[in-house]
Amino acid sequence: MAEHWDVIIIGAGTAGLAALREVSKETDKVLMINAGAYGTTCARVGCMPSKVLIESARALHDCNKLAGVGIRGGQHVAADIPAMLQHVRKLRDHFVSGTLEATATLGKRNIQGLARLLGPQTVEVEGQTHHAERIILATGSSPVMPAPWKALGDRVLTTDTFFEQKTLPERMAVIGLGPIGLEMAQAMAYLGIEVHAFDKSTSLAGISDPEVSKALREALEKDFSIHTGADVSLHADGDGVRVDTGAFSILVDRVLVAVGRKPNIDSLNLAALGVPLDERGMPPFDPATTQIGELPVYIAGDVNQHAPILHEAADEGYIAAHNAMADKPTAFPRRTPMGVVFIEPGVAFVGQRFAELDADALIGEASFVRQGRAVAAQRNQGLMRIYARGKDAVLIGAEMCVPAAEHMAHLLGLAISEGLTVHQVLRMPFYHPVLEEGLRSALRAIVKQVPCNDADLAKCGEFRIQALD
Ligand SMILES: Cc1cc2nc3c(=O)[nH]c(=O)nc-3n(C[C@H](O)[C@H](O)[C@H](O)COP(=O)(O)OP(=O)(O)OC[C@H]3O[C@@H](n4cnc5c(N)ncnc54)[C@H](O)[C@@H]3O)c2cc1C
Ligand SMILES: NC(=O)c1ccc[n+]([C@@H]2O[C@H](COP(=O)([O-])OP(=O)(O)OC[C@H]3O[C@@H](n4cnc5c(N)ncnc54)[C@H](O)[C@@H]3O)[C@@H](O)[C@H]2O)c1
Repeated sequence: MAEHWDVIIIGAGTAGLAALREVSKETDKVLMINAGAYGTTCARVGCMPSKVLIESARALHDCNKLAGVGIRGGQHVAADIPAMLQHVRKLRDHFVSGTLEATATLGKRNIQGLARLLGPQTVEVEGQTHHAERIILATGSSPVMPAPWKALGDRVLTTDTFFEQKTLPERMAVIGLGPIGLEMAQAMAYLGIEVHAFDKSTSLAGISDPEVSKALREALEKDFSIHTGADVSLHADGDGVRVDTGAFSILVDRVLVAVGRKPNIDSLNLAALGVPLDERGMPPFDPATTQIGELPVYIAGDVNQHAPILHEAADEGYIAAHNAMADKPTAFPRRTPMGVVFIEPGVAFVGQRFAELDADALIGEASFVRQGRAVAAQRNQGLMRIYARGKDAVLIGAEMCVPAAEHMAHLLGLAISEGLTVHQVLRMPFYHPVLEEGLRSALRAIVKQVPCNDADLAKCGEFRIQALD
């Protein structure tokens, strides 16, 4: 006999928990099904443990700057890597425990097991069939491991296994230089590990603006070696792994594979939905509603691959739950796209990407190599490029690799979301000396390309003197 529910949520990650919070406001007849460990990808193996490691590694790296400002003793500070990894796991456990509270009181309405669809309103788990008015799929994603590399066993790590390591070896390779690969490569290099980083494409961190990409590569090559633009192969060699790409070959102790993540759909049996699946096995869905076709089924978070980052997963859980409880689905306008990569200089993009710009778009850029506050903080590297619409100078996007990129991106994200022109943004106060004066320089470079009223402070120019801009 099938059990009957109003809503079944498959996956207790960020999207699933956001959906649970919303659905629970309307009904108790909600069933959560989660395979494997609870605690969410973000808290267990993703955003949070990676950021703890990055913060610790950065604290150590900053000691290298001490001698330059007249503080002695920095050279005696060293990483105790086993202790640092323990610290990561301690904070990780703390973050995970917070997420567990969300499902703690569900009792029998929470089943641990692999869900398999039998139809658009029927799910099988642990041999039991469940029927629901609506189903929310929120099964997340998993690291990709190319088949030939699996034979290397524990010599190849992913972020699912990295944070469980008791220590780290002297030489590491990182394959894949998207956000995950770059964050981990720089953190390990800051800990004193010899890092060699590889990507088969030439792009870094998904940046599409070639000028920003060039500036980032220049900055990162101070920390670790970078090899891009050719296929990478791995072979066991003694106790380690030989990495080959083009004419370059290096022996390392271990490899972190960060070549992307794939949606967790293999065990879901999406064919049972009865809609055509694409070549990746994905059903069609509307990002504004999260609904799959006309079915009573919604797909939210990393599993739909629309915008695989945390705040978008949370939004999609909310949208899916709202629509699962409604008679008619609502189309939600989505937020301005934003991405941040937590390295130094920080990488960020917001709004339209360089690769998406029309030919008449205006571009303003600012280098942070001579930016006053960045020089004072010994963080003077990187480039910001801001994009505005050709016809009216409305801000439309930016790509950057600069200090405090995460904050710059939020400021620009607000301006873009509100449809502000470059002139309007330049009318706000910029205090001195702040890193945001670099952002102002990039905006001023756009204003110079369009007519501006003399009585407009947006027209106020630069000194071109390091101490004053
Ligand atoms: C190393 C790393 C760093 C990251 N850093 C950031 C960052 O700094 N900022 C940011 O915004 N994003 C970051 N992300 C991305 C972010 O973590 C994800 O976008 C987010 O966690 C996705 O949440 P989700 O709910 O879609 O999936 P998840 O949290 O993965 O939840 C999916 C759940 O579904 C379960 N499941 C899978 N299949 C089934 C099934 N058949 N039946 C039942 N249950 C199933 C899984 O076990 C899991 O519990 C990072 C990711 C990684 C890996
Ligand atoms: N700070 C953040 O916001 C943050 C941090 C980490 C992850 N994330 C999220 O996680 C997702 C996954 O990140 P990711 O970095 O794993 O994936 P990604 O898809 O962004 O990057 C993977 C990289 O691996 C390369 N690659 C693929 N196959 C390869 C191969 N066989 N050999 C060499 N290189 C190869 C690709 O060219 C690409 O540059 C991102 O899309 C992002 O949304 C976000």
